[in-house]
Amino acid sequence: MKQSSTPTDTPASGGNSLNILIPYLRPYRRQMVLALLALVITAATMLSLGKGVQLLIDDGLASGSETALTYALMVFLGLVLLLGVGSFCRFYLVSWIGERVVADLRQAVFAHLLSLSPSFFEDNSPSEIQSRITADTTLLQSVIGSSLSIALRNSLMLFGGVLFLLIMHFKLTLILLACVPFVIVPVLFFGRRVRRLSRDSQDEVANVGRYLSQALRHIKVVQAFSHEQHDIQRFSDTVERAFDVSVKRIQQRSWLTLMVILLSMSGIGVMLWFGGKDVISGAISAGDLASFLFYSVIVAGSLAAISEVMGELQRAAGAAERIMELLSARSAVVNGSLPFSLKNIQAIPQGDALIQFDHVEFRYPTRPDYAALKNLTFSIKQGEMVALVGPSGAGKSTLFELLLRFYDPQQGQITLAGTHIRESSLTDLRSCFALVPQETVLFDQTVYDNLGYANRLAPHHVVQQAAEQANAHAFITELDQGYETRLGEDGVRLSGGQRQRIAIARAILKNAPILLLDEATSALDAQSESKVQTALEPLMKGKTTLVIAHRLATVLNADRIIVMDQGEIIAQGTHNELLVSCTLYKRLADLQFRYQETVTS
Ligand SMILES: Nc1ncnc2c1ncn2[C@@H]1O[C@H](COP(=O)(O)OP(=O)(O)OP(=O)(O)O)[C@@H](O)[C@H]1O
Repeated sequence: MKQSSTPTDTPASGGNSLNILIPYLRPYRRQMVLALLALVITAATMLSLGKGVQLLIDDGLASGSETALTYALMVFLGLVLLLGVGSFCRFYLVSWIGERVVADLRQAVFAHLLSLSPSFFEDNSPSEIQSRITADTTLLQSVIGSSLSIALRNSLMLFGGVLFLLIMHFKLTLILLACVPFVIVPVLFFGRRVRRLSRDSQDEVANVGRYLSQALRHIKVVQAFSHEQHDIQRFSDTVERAFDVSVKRIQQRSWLTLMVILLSMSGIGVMLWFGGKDVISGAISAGDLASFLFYSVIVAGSLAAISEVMGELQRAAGAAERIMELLSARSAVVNGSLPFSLKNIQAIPQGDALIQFDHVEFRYPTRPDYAALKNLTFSIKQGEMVALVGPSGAGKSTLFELLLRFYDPQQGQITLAGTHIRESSLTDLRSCFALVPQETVLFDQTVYDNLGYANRLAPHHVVQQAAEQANAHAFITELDQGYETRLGEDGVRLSGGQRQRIAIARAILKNAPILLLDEATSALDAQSESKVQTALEPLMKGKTTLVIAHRLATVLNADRIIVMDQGEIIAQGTHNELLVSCTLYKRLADLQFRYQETVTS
């Protein structure tokens, strides 16, 4: 993930550990204690089973007494039952804790991400963040939900197993322990290679996924340019690369399996040879040797399990670190502490300055060398309707972004009803504005849900009224399920003009005192535009409106027009005044008229 260049919005690094999980585990102390108890019981029972085997052979079989055999079997079955019930509890509790902690973590990360300013997401790609929230937390879940408990259980068994072995037969144990490095070294060697290659292969699989989702999301572009064959070829290349890496991983893994089987079984063979000699000479019983073998297998198994999950734990520590970076990222826009209410706005008399820009200079964090707004000073009066015009890239939309505090200017200040917007609470500030953005954003939810975005408490009939005012009701009722129709990802089931009318209905529903319209009617045909315009007019009455407009209908209605170019205000006035005083405006107006004439003729 690319790191932000600004000190804020920058994820903290370091802290290579799973410590991040501690606060999330703390609320589930009771479950953890129970899980630990189950874990100790199962490990101890497993270890006792070896003694059960010895009992079964020496007391049951060798003694020739049927009662002793039955008794030995009962003890064995008792231990098996305890092991079964203990394992059930351990598995349930440990998996539950894993799932619970990850659910809490995902919610915490999402809530935190929503509090970060947009500049964070310009520096850190949302698809990368998405993979952190899904893949990394899934890895953590598997670690908490199994690997940790496997590591702990096997450590207990390893420790207990070696202890039993030493007590039972010192010499045989030394032979066994001498074999351990021969198994561990190749396991570590090949294990490390396998781990590196697994990471490479995960990256390749991620590339496959990225390519796939891009091609499918933009299927119309792919087909319109008859790009299918080229894309199929490129996709095949990506898939083949992923396959090649996987084959390398599989080769290493196969070698690892071969080595482990050969070495561990040879070790056990050697031990059996020595042990067999002792049984023949009568130094130990057959039961002793059998239970010794049992513990050897347990020790070997535990070692193998621990070495396997160590890799998982390392990967999980990496995942935890990446999630911690997200959680520790600080927003570049700091929430102010001053409460701000609509009353503050209403208290400003008509005609007095409501919004004031004072020597504002702003550079986007990703383009620190380029001033998107330069030394901007102007005010907007209560109830005024101001149109912002200017060529593309002049800084009109940026002005809205500063008002909504998606970014803070590097110099100068902005006040709303006499309060510095940096000092007021973000939620309070944003509740004063209703925005119709340049590109309408719709979610894959129902029409009701999409409209209700502006006001979650609005009853259905109020939502419908807003849609009617925005000239959207008619097309909504023609949809399959009317207001209950799902709009598809990014609202793909609607035309551009329809999407814009939904956006306008949202703004109407929000009923905020200040309207920010960013080329609100640009995607509408002439008939719809005039209907929306008629709907907007009563809405704008008594409200302060800032409208970025390329269309003359809007500009002509404005109380004042501000002409911007290259981040600066170059002229202000009415349409007629500007036609005379501002060459840029005259040129823009001429172009529009000529365009309109062409369209209408
Ligand atoms: N998120 C961003 N990061 C970096 N630069 C940006 C960003 N958004 C806009 N800019 C740049 O800031 C300048 C002003 O952009 P802005 O969107 O405010 O222009 P505009 O007047 O609204 O243009 P248009 O009429 O085409 O929408 C442009 O040069 C643009 O490239």
